[in-house]
Amino acid sequence: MQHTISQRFFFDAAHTLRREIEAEGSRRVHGHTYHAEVALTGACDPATGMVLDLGLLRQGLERVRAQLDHHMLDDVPGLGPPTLENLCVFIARALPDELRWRASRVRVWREALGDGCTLDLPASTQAP
Ligand SMILES: Nc1nc2c(c(=O)[nH]1)N=C([C@H](O)[C@H](O)COP(=O)(O)OP(=O)(O)OP(=O)(O)O)CN2
Ligand SMILES: [Zn+2]
Repeated sequence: MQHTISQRFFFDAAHTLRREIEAEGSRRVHGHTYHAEVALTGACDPATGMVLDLGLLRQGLERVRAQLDHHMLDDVPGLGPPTLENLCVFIARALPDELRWRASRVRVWREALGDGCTLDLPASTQAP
């Protein structure tokens, strides 16, 4: 039996984005509030009744958040063009080892714009 637990966090960050359409506004430095959710899938430990203590997930996500919150995403090493897709991959790769191998899904979205992206990770996760 497999359970999936998840934790959300948000971060505020600036970026620019080179685009073929609506290019003018995207090219100027501007900011968004991003929301992210990381899901871990695994068997429940009968002794604890947990897949993993959510406190450990929260601690791990705080370390990931610190690399993005109030940063200029264009300058974040290893991110690439600051799209929702690349943010999903970055977050998956930035997870501490003890979380990354259990990660099953990463979602990043912008409430204000109603856009979002989901990255589904293979069961025996090695970072994408
Ligand atoms: N596949 C993707 N397409 C687009 C992404 C993305 O992450 N993946 N991102 C954008 C823009 O960043 C997003 O639409 C927001 O637009 P942006 O110019 O960055 O910010 P605005 O506040 O100006 O939003 P508007 O939609 O222009 O109002 C586009 N495509
Ligand atoms: Zn933008």
